[in-house]
Amino acid sequence: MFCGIIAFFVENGVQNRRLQIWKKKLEQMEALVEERFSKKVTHVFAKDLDSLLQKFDRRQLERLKARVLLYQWLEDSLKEGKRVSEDTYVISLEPSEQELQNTSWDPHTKDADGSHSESSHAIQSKKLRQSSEPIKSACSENSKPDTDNQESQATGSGSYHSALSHSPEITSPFTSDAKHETVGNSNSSLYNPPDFNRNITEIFKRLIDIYRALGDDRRSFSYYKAIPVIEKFPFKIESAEQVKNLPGIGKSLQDHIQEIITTGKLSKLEHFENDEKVRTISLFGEVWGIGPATALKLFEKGHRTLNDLEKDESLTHAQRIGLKYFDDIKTRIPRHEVQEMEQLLQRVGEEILSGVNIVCGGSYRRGKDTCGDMDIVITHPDGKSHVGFLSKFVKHLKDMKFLREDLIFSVHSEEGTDHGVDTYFGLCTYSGRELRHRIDLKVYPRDIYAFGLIAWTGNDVLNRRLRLLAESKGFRLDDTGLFPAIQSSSNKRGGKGSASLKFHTEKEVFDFLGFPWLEPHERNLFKFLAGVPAENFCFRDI
Ligand SMILES: Nc1ccn([C@H]2C[C@H](O)[C@@H](COP(=O)(O)OP(=O)(O)OP(=O)(O)O)O2)c(=O)n1
Ligand SMILES: [Mn+2]
Repeated sequence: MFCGIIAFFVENGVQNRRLQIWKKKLEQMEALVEERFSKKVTHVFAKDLDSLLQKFDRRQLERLKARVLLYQWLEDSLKEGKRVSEDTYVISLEPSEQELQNTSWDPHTKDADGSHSESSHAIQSKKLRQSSEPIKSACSENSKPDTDNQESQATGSGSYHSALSHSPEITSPFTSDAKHETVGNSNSSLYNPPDFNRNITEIFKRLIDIYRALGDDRRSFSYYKAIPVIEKFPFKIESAEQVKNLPGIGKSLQDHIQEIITTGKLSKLEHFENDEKVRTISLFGEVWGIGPATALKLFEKGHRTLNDLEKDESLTHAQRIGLKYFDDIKTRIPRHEVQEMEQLLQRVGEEILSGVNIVCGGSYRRGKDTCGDMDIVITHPDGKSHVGFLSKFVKHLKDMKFLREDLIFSVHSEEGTDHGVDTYFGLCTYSGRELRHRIDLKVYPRDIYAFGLIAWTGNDVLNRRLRLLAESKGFRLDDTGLFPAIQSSSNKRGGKGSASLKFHTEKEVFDFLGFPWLEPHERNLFKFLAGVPAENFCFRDI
């Protein structure tokens, strides 16, 4: 029953006799009980948080790879005659995480009702712009609600939350994305699960992408949340029986796992990958501006290739541009080129408006060595001269043939609508070359600039964590500010009567939220811990 468990007992506060009984039982049932704590240990048992903290300090606990459970789990498992789910027995470092239990995935996602304003949409839609349909935004056909799979539905059960939020690997918000890290990050503990079951997780990852492309966020999400659970499983799974009590692994996932173990593959995935409809919709969804609903419509019209799409009259201007420069846009930009383009923008900006502040955010600011696009965040320190800047800037950049094609252009600074944020999305070229790159220009009034900079620097996982943390404290956070969350849905975006709290720097926002400060290059947080664990992340020790 306890096969695979290497246990360590925190003895404080427990009678010796009980300890001996548990030890004997565990050993009888194929577990190992270690006298000394070591890296091999998969499960630490303790009476409660206090006794745990007498043995380990908080830092050690954060780094612990093992699961930390109450002895009660052993008692109950023995009583039931089977390994009961661990989730409700995990010892939390931070009791106040309870606050997060009832939090939804993402307020921005759920009300895809057009009530978002553009700037929020823009940011929500960035990665998902190709896969987020239907397009309901009032502001632009390309500004779409975020249907990122992990944000698409309400939080699952509290027990799931509880299990993952306590998993030692995810207790630190500094958990970084090892696969994408290019800049040394001394502050972060790398997510490094045992990963004995890659045969399963690789297949699940492909299903996530497929379901996302099909717009089936619910299914996509169910694979998404299963991945960290499986990655952390302490040994190679040989039977679905072994995972049936794990959080997030329901009956159908168990069946999949069994099939993968037995046959080495999953017929469902093979079917999808050979299925013309799935392949076509995924392909169309990669075009900038086309999401699952449009992709499906185009498929149903009989289109099968990108060439077919070119002939379709129903494509919007932006979708057409996305199609025309399909390969260009997918080509990542070397960091040094982004740097040169950022400098060019700063030079031109300064000519137009002295003192203007122009920063390339996104993956560039996070230190990546290639970037999918350029996310430019702009403000002016005097708090007023930013008004009207973007139109002049864009014109100038077009005249010099840096900006080539427009996708979205909306100006609010003059009217003061939508928090006075101006937006331009388009395509640009590196000097002397025709290859098109995506570029976003966002101009924020100085008093909300810190929020814009945080949001557009990302990564998306950090943004979600911050939003959730803000929510747990009774606020709503987006790229335009931090608002007391008291409004009805009609007043969601800080409409009349609601003003953002004022912060001058990113650090002040982090501090206010109680999130540990992260330098931009430390903000490459890990994706697959982002789903359930991050959403229900236990903001402890911070
Ligand atoms: N669903 C999303 C998509 C984006 N963003 C934010 C965080 C991102 O870091 C930033 C820029 O989005 P990009 O899609 O440009 O992502 P990156 O710049 O991080 O990566 P890339 O190199 O692919 O551009 O916008 C977000 O919060 N949620
Ligand atoms: Mn980017």
